[in-house]
Amino acid sequence: MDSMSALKWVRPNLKIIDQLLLPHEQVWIDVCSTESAHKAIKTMQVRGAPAIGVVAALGIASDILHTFSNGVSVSQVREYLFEKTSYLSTSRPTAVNLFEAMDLLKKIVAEKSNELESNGINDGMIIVEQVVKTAESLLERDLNDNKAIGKFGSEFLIERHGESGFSVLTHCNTGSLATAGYGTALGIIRSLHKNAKNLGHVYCTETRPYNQGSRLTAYELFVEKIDFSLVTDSMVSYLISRNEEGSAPVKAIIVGADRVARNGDTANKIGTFQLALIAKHFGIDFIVAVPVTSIDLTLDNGSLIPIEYRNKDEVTTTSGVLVNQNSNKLERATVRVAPFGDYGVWNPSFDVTPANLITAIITEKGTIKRHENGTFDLINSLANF
Ligand SMILES: CSC[C@@H](O)[C@@H](O)C(=O)COP(=O)(O)O
Repeated sequence: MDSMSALKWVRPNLKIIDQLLLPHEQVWIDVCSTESAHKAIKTMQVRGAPAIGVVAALGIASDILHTFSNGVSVSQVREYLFEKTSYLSTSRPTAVNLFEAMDLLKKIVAEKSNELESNGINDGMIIVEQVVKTAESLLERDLNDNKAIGKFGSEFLIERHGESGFSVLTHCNTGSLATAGYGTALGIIRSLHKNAKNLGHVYCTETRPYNQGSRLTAYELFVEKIDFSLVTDSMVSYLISRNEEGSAPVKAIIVGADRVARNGDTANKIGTFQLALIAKHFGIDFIVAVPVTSIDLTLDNGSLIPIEYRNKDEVTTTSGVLVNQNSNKLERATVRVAPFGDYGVWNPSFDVTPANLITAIITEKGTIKRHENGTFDLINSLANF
């Protein structure tokens, strides 16, 4: 099991680690209602596409276990769950895992309530149990999926670059904290660390404006004792331009995704697109690591992926801790970096990398390589596994 985790589920209670306080404080908070799950996702106390989906499902599970008891009717539970799942779907727009999880719960509710009503059974607790079990299965599935992604991804890279002497770079946070455990892109890096004879070095970007790289990925790599260096987002092209001089050149940039369209276009943390352009310029691999739940086959291409725009304060300020000179204790602080005043600030949380810049998409079912003509056909590739 991982040494780090985004959530703890012990029926009927869900706890998440407040990622706004990491890496300096480890505070667990209760998420036992739909409203608290909505707040935790919206404010990014929990974030990362797979973790959002799992927390939403388990938040609902906890809510109904606390709300309902014997004697509740099928229609009461059905109406309640339809309302809560719809509400939770408004918490963040880009990660498709949230909608996939909510749609799955809705489907279970509709199917089970039809079945009960047609058999003349009016026991809403049967639906409650079914929904809770489904939410629990999402937790287990994501953990297993990530381990499989780690295996396929590390095999793919070792096959291409040998067992030693190459380095990799990652963006944002895609590890245990962004998933049910192990991680997607960071899962591949964990697996490389374990299986490659001598993984050169790992570079992680700080990932402005929200710093998931410096706050969370650096923390995970540090705790896992994987050799790494933190770089700012603007250092990557210079870093890779020096590949010739280093003993372990960067051969791959590995990222996760919030939503992959049917043609392979990939929405991920802002800054991902420019990393893909850098990879193309230097002729190195650009790898997207995703569970199949992050692939949205209903969308033809990336222009249809809804992109979240966040508060301008994330750009004009920076948050962290200060050391109190008198007590030597850490104090949380948000400091203003940009000038005070009324001016434009643009803060898209994600961008879309065109499929033709992606070398391969690694899923838990296997590796999907880009075709010679620069395209992906995800429907057929997934069907053929
Ligand atoms: C395995 S997580 C994949 C993505 O969700 C991750 O790269 C990312 O963009 C997270 O964005 P965030 O805004 O922190 O939720």
